[in-house]
Amino acid sequence: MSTEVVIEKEPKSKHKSSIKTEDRFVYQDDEVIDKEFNWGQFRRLFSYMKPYSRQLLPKVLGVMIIATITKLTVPYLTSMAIDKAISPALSEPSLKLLYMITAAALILYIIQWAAGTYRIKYTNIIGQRVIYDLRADLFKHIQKLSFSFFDKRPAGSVLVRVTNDVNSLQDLFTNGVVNMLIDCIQLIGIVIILLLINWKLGLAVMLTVPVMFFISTKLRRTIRIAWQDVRAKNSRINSHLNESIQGIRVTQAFTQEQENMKYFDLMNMTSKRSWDKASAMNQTFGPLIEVTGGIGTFILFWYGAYLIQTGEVTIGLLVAFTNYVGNFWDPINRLGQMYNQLLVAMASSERIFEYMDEKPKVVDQPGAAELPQIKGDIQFENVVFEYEKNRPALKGINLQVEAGQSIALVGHTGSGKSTIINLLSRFYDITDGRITIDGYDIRDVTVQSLRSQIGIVLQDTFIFSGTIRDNIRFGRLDATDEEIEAVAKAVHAHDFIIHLPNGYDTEVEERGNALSMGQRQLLSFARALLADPRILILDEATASIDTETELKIQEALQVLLKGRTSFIVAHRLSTIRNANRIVVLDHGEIKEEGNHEQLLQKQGIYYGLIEAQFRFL
Ligand SMILES: Nc1ncnc2c1ncn2[C@@H]1O[C@H](COP(=O)(O)OP(=O)(O)OP(=O)(O)O)[C@@H](O)[C@H]1O
Repeated sequence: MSTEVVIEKEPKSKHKSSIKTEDRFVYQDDEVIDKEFNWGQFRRLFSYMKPYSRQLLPKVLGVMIIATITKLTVPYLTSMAIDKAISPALSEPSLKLLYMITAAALILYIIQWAAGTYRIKYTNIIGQRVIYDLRADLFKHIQKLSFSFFDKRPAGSVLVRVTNDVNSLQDLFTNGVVNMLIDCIQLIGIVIILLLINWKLGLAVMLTVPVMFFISTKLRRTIRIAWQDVRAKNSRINSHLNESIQGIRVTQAFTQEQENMKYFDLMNMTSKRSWDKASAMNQTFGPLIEVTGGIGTFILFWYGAYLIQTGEVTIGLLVAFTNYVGNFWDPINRLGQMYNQLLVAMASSERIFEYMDEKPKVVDQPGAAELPQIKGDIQFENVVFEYEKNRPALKGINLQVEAGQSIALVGHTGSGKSTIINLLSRFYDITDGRITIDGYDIRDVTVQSLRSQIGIVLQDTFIFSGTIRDNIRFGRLDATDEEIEAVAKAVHAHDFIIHLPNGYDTEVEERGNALSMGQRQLLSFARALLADPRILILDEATASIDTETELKIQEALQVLLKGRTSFIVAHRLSTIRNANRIVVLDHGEIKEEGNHEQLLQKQGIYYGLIEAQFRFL
């Protein structure tokens, strides 16, 4: 369907190209989505945990609370050991108490280890399931989106969202969320304990915390934007990679590898720089916490020593205090990192939800009926269509086709042939006018019931990875092996299939590169015949094939078209002549209609087209 641009090699210019490498490729999709951190989106992202919150979250929370309590008890035991068992101030040190405390600490460590193991197990389960659900939802949604969505986005950047963006959330769900909860619980626990031990010392140590939060919120926005930029640059690389690999043959034929490499290098370097910048900003968090921690520790020793002198705290309590404070900076530091992780996740989820919120342009109307089994009468009534506003691709098409007729659409490139067949299958909805099938306006019936009765064979026959049999079965999934062989025989594909190494079970590579153009065509005919649609749309391949295959294809085509209403974007004279009616399009309008002889006699556009074909022979 897509227009294959005929590129003619021009003699190499003596002058250097005036196009700069960086201006050669333009990838549109990579707009940085810059929205404020938003709780709605945050809640939406975390709603993915909901299905597991009843079953798994209580378990995770349980083990987390056990781990935190055991962790926070150990410093208290240490202070007991110092003050009650071994302090020089005691009249009689108690070794028995020391052993008991040591044994208790050991048991607490074992419990902490077991709780840690279970926590990792449960968090991994939650993380994996959430990512699975998110990816499935996104893919399901993308599959429903209309052609117009894919027209505007390079395949590579769509891939990035389903793979990289979803993956980048994985860490958040497996470790991030739970660590954040653990850290919060631990922080609250420590604050309570510090205030209980000695509220003055506790408050003095915590003086530095608001300062740190103030600075970290200032950094927040810049960091988020920097990570979004990284993602946008990566998406651009992916788009270019995708295009480069798909177009590798053209690149090599025109020896443009060096030039492509230069462009790739440029993008790679830009992406690296952008990553360096974001990561440098990230790194400012850690040292910031350390400096704040250092100041806090200084206050602790300075003020603690004073309080020991005044007798308000014991040495044991100060040791415990030091331990707690040591455990205090760690979670704050991790929360800082977690915050960054959350910002990165926000950028990814914004991009994911942007796709999820994209509404398919072609949808069933409320109360749309099922299109009943059709005969295949088709009518275009004054059909106008614009891909882009005010640039009509079709300007008032009127066409009546009776069931069983075959229509050949011919015309210059860009005249609107593919557009007509795109509209019939409702890949786009028309801008004005009406298309009916057996009297039903195609916008009033469900898309599923419409498309299931229309078979489509595209010029670029898409062969999926899998066996030959699977590829034919794509036409109707419940077809038996016998039915598959029968259709393959009917379209003359059987002969070449049985000569493949494993016959129908031969694995074909993705896109069927190992098959010839003609073989791919025959396979796609078999696929369409298996589906047995009342209406058939065929975008005939433009590439010339050898006369024998051409004959086979023509015979196969007769089998395929028999008894069906068909629209053929026709390029071969033989196909055109076999059609019941020829419709000649020009700049989005029907200019001539009739059979081959009638149109030749007219000596108009059709005559010109045919004459041009012969001139090339
Ligand atoms: N996805 C699209 N977005 C915007 N404009 C489009 C799109 N597809 C086609 N057009 C424009 O619509 C017009 C008709 O295109 P169409 O593909 O129907 O031509 P065609 O007759 O099938 O050409 P060809 O024989 O080269 O395939 C052209 O001007 C084309 O540039």
